[in-house]
Amino acid sequence: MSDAPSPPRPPTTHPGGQVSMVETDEPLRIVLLEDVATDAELIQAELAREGFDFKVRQVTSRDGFELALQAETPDLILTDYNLPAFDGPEALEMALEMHPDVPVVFVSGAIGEERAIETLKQGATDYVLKDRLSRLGPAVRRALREAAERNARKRAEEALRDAKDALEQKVEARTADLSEANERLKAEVEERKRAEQALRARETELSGIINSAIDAIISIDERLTVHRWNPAAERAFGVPATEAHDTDITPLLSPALEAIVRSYIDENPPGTDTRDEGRYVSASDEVHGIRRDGSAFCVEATLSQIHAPESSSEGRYLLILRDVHEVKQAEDRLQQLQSERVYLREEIESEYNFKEIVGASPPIQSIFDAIDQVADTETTVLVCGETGTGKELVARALHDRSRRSEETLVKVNCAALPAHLIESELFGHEKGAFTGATKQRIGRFELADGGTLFLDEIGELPMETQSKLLRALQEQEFERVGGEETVHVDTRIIAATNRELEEEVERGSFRQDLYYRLNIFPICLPPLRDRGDDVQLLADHFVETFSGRTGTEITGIDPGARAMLQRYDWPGNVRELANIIERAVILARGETIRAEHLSIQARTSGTSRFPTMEEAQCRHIIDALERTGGVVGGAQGAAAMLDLPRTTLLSQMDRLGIDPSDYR
Ligand SMILES: Nc1ncnc2c1ncn2[C@@H]1O[C@H](COP(=O)(O)OP(=O)(O)OP(=O)(O)O)[C@@H](O)[C@H]1O
Repeated sequence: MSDAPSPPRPPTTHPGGQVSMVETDEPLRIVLLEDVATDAELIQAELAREGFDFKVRQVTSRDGFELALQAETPDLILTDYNLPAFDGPEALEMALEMHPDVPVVFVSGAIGEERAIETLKQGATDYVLKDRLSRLGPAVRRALREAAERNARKRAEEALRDAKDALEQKVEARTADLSEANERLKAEVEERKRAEQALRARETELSGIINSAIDAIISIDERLTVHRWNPAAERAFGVPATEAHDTDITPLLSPALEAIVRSYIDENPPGTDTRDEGRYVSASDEVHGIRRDGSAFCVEATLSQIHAPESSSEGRYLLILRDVHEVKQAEDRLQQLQSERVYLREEIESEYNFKEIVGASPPIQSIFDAIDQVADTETTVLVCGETGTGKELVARALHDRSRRSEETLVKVNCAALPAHLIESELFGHEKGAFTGATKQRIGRFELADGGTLFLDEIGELPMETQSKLLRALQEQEFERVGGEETVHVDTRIIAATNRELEEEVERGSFRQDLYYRLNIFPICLPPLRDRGDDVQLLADHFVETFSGRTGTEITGIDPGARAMLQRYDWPGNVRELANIIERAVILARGETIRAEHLSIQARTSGTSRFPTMEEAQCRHIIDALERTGGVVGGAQGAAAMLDLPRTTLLSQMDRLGIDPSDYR
């Protein structure tokens, strides 16, 4: 190894090449393996001559070479080829193993071309013959340049590799980030899917509830446009949801209901979060839904605001309608039934309610025939006859024998009500129709719907009501007083009169057209005085009826009394007979009814015989006893009144069968 000061390093650029040979300004560190000192000097001299700035560490043996290479990494290795105990190829192998990037240049004597090629193949950078040292400078320069290039390439490659590694790491990190984000996204998507499924399930459940509701559930906006229309709404209005959606609901609401809905929306405009409790609208005569066919049905309604999400600026309102039409009908029917019940109770409580018409005389037999002919038809029947002849009884018989017998026979006595009330009585009235009409009331016509209406004393009907009655008879429809709704009924009419209607028509107090309409099938009852033995049949019938009712056991009517009954002209007809027998049953007290029990005035029909002296006596004594309250003797007694001795009167009373106690 030579410690001689090194000649200055050559410049980094050289006319022979543009490549920098070393990267620093430090002297070039050269390990020179040369055992011949002169050769070593020559080599260094040549390097110096070539202008290299270098520092040579010269070694001569294998160990020295190894130590030098271990001590530091040189910039260049120059080695001889033929060394004692250590030849060039071995040195090259060691150098390449320890410092593969350091160029190795052989500086040697001639070794033959083949070996020279072999060394180059083995990894040497160049080969310079000692006898041609002038090549050393260029060879070293080239070796250094190539090494520098190699190193630069290597560094570049390393840098590239590092960059690639960094990139790969980055990509890996990014991929990891992405896959993490992807996983998160997947989880979010899953979560959203679950939420959507839950939402769908809830929507399905909600729809199920809304769709299976029996009430019409409708959602509308503030312009009353429909947004939701459930099947119950479809059924109630007869409008399918597809047609109802996005259309105006107002044609389906009665004016009153529409007004209520509008006022609710005005009070709760969209966007105001009033959270009010909604409004309940009870069923009334004005609150209706209107079906597609124009018919109305009563509803009960609730109105509320739907509190939609904040984003929705449109107002939504929920309208729930319950069709109470059937309930209302049931209520009306109930009202009708209650009225019927009251009416029937009145009827039951009425004094006489005989089902049977008693009579066997030819005139009454023809009445029976007429009843049989017309009863089971829908024909209007006009029953005429004097008062008390049994017109109502005939009306009942007609009803009982008709197919309407299960329904009610409703009676109106046209003479019993003042003219201004009769119309309302017949046709009913609406609430507020007149002073005192505080609620709706159905009339007798409606009450008799399905049954029979018996218009007694039809001749008393005021003219203004007659025309309405005519329409009701012809069309079976009318309007309640103060109402617009047309009421349809199925009512059979039986009218009765004790007036000569024909004469009333002539006088102008009864409408002719109504008379003709009523007189389709007249049944005229004969007066009792023309019914012959029916008087006896009826008297027996009433004795049985009243004795049963008063609890007395009347054994019969004696011949005198029968003769008296037969002679009487019965202006009050059967009703009068019933009254007289009722009184006689009380007077006779469990015995036979005798003439004196009959409170018959002396008036008899023109065809009847004149009363005998005995009958006149009997009547006269009874009159006196009635006045004195059954007292016979004394100043106030009947004997004094008749100007007879008391004993005379008593014996006459005994003879005539008069008991004074009957008159106390
Ligand atoms: N043929 C009869 N058999 C049994 N009872 C009869 C008969 N005819 C009438 N009556 C009885 O006589 C009474 C009067 O009859 P009803 O009321 O039917 O007569 P009317 O002709 O309708 O009388 P008015 O014209 O005064 O209304 C009733 O109690 C009825 O039951």
